[in-house]
Amino acid sequence: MQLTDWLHKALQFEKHINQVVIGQQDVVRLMLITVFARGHVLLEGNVGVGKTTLLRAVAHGLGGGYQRIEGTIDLMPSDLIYYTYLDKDGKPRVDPGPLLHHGEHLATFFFNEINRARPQVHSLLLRAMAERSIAAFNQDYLFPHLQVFADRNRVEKEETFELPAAAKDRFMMEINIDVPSSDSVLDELMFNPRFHDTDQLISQLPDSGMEYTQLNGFAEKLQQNIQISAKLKQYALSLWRATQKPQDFGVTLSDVVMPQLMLSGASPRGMSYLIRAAKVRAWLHSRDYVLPEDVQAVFAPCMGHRLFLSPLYAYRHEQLLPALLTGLLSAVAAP
Ligand SMILES: Nc1ncnc2c1ncn2[C@@H]1O[C@H](COP(=O)(O)OP(=O)(O)OP(=O)(O)O)[C@@H](O)[C@H]1O
Repeated sequence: MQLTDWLHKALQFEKHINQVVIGQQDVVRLMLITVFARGHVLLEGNVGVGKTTLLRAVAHGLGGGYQRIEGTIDLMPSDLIYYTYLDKDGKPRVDPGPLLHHGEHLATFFFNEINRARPQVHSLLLRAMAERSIAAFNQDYLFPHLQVFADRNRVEKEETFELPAAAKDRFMMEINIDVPSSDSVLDELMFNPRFHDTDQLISQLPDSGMEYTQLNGFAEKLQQNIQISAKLKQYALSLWRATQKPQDFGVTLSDVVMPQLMLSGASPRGMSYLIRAAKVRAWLHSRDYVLPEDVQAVFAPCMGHRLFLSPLYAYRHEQLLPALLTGLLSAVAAP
């Protein structure tokens, strides 16, 4: 009963977001999956493709606190926790920074251009993501409803710091956002003034009827109630093994000595995220059991950022990875 009620709300929520962020249906569906699987998201895309609009729309629909921070080379971990200033009487003041501002009501945290921030900042964020808490001012702050969205700029690579593998692994998905290709969508974005003012666009969103404080509880019910058959478990296990040794499953890529390709395959955390996401997809398709198509639909966004190629092939990463992901899905037989 509860699953059906929430499904109706979730699909309405998705429909409303698609009216505000246009031509990005696949991206919106993946975002919806991460909201209900309670996973953090890495966004990859060019500037001005609607990332902020999308996140503000999601945050508006879910309620709770929303914060956005820009990654810069001189950003320090303390900048996320507090800021200092002189008040109107000239007295020094310390106020909570973006992470602490909403306290435990922080629901959506957008870290723009995360790869411009230094490793010290990455490690603070890593703790906030993994434990949904941080230590500051001699106490622990909890963020039970926190979902982190971090953006990596695809255009400029200078003055950037690659996220460490452990930080990447804590993101459930990496979602690519491209400029829409349809002429009618491009026409709307260019000539319809409705899409030129984000504040006004977001304010038009109707109430979703979803409460961010109830998401954790519902997400756990969802995970318990969607079934996964023994054959499907075997399929997921084979996919996992194939990420470690694709050559054992007959995957071949041109100009690659397959046994030398992988530095490391997917982690257990990554595979558990894959299954959580597949279950949410099954639920969104009104099923209470997972099909291979659910696993396949979320495989690339859940796996792409956690497969590491050996140094020999790392420089061809952008060309080889999509081919590897497709190769893995076609090499491992689905039940
Ligand atoms: N698919 C889209 N649907 C609706 N509006 C869009 C879309 N793509 C871009 N826009 C509009 O373009 C403008 C820029 O969008 P937005 O600020 O969300 O982009 P961004 O990807 O966050 O950019 P940046 O990386 O520079 O912060 C906004 O006015 C937004 O409404």
